[in-house]
Amino acid sequence: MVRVKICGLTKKEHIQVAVEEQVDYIGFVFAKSKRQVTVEQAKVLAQSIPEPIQKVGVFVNETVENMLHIAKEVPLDVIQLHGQESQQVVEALKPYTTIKAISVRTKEDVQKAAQYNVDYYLFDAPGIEYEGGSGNTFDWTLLENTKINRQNIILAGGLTPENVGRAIEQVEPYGIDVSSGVEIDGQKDEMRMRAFMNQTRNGVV
Ligand SMILES: O=C(O)c1ccccc1NCC(=O)[C@H](O)[C@H](O)COP(=O)(O)O
Repeated sequence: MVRVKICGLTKKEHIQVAVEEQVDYIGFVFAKSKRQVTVEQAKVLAQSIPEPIQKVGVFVNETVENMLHIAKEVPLDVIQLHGQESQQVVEALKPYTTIKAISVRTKEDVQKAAQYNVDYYLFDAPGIEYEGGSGNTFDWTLLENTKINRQNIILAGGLTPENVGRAIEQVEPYGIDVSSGVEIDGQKDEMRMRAFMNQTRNGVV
């Protein structure tokens, strides 16, 4: 079964929906974003996330020291690098599970993923105002014939309850990631979160 990450959660009531829907990963954005949370906010929200749901911290070009500090404080299980971080940074974050986001415009962008040795590669549409969470899709056919193992691919970028079934069928990723697609007017929406999960798990909107 495809794993699901819902990203950019900022409110307890939406964490509750994600928990009820048995998502696999909940993402907190610590980078500059309209979904940014403070360490203190994330710490409180994290208390209502039971195992085995994994807590993911999303960072953009943050120092290793800060990331490790925040990961310990919240606490986080996974660190997602959403900027122009190097493989050296990835190495310094072990033993945390790591996700490297790759912005995809061209086939060459997809090939760039091979320079990283990470747990998961999150292929995303390029950011607009911020580095991620644009709500735009990219051309999924660019992932065809990639050497990256499907079991290490997380698909992101403009996924919605309406298109996620097609995305899973076409890309066959390990996981999918959503933020804007389960929002209305910039806020997470319970019905869209539940519809996304239904579509993902049962093919029902
Ligand atoms: O979501 C943000 O606002 C964000 C800001 C800066 C860096 C990363 C960010 N999000 C990371 C994610 O994993 C998003 O879920 C991913 O980019 C997909 O977003 P969307 O297209 O809105 O579903």
